[in-house]
Amino acid sequence: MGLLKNGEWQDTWYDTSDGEFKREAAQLRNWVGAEADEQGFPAESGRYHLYVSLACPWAHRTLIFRKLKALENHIDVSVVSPYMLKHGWTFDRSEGSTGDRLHEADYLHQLYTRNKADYTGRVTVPVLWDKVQGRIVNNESAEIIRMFNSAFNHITGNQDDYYPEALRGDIDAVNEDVYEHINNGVYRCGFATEQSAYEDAYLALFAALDRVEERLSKQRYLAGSRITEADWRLFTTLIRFDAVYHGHFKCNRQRLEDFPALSGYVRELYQWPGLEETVNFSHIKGHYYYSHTMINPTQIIPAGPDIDFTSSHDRQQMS
Ligand SMILES: N[C@@H](CCC(=O)N[C@@H](CS)C(=O)NCC(=O)O)C(=O)O
Repeated sequence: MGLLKNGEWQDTWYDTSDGEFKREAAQLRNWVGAEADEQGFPAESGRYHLYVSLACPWAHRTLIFRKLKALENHIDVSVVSPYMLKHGWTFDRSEGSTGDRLHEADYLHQLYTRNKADYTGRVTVPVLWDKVQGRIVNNESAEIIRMFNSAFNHITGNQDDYYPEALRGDIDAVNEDVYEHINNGVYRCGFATEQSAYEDAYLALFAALDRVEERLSKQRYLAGSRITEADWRLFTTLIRFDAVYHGHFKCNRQRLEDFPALSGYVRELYQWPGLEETVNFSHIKGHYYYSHTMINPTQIIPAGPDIDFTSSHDRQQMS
């Protein structure tokens, strides 16, 4: 685990000197198909390459949108190794990993310096790479999924809209709560180095889970009767919850399986056509338990839990 300083790789853990984990904002924020960027990053089949980790909940969002929006034949993917140690994300061809299918790089940080030789910052997945210009388009998952939602529609013919105009106010409000207290909230629990920082994050996390549980006990999806990006953004944290966050990150007031609405909801989304192919528990558990040696110095990867996400749920009855 580390970061780049003026293009040099440094093996250092997050700075949690005040006890709290603070996520660095993604720096590379260009937009495929935006009017001002039409010259720079036009939507074209085969032009862009997506770098992901199957373990990472942020990268998982982009893989889900690639699937939902029928982009698999238009945007290729490289999958990093699940184990993120002194070189950060690396490439190999072990089970489920692909190696760097574009550049044959050994380390993800080499792509960041290929993009900008003196880059300073964290080296994160996902990354959307432009093969024509040989540079990174964007490394912020929230923006990559918005591009995937609409920028390639004329190429794929897929018009499904997960950020519909009429629901944007509601989606944005839910996203903010879910991002702050759940998606990032589990990390704020797990990476805290002071008891009080952990407890604050833990209380905020479970208060937010109670809010989404309540909402989903009355309506089928977060923004009503229609599935939207807000649901997929929540899903990638929920699917990891009992396997990783409950134990490894100490998010243990209760399991996700103990929430009546959320446990059905996570199953409905898992059973969405094609979705299961984007979920890899061996990378998910392997990554967290083996990489975070200051939380789990033995690097033992737990065998359980044994949860059947293909079992039936009763969400069909909801409006
Ligand atoms: N804001 C980014 C966050 C991505 C992120 O933090 N990814 C993690 C993996 S789950 C990562 O690559 N961490 C490496 C690091 O922080 O050094 C996004 O949503 O795309």
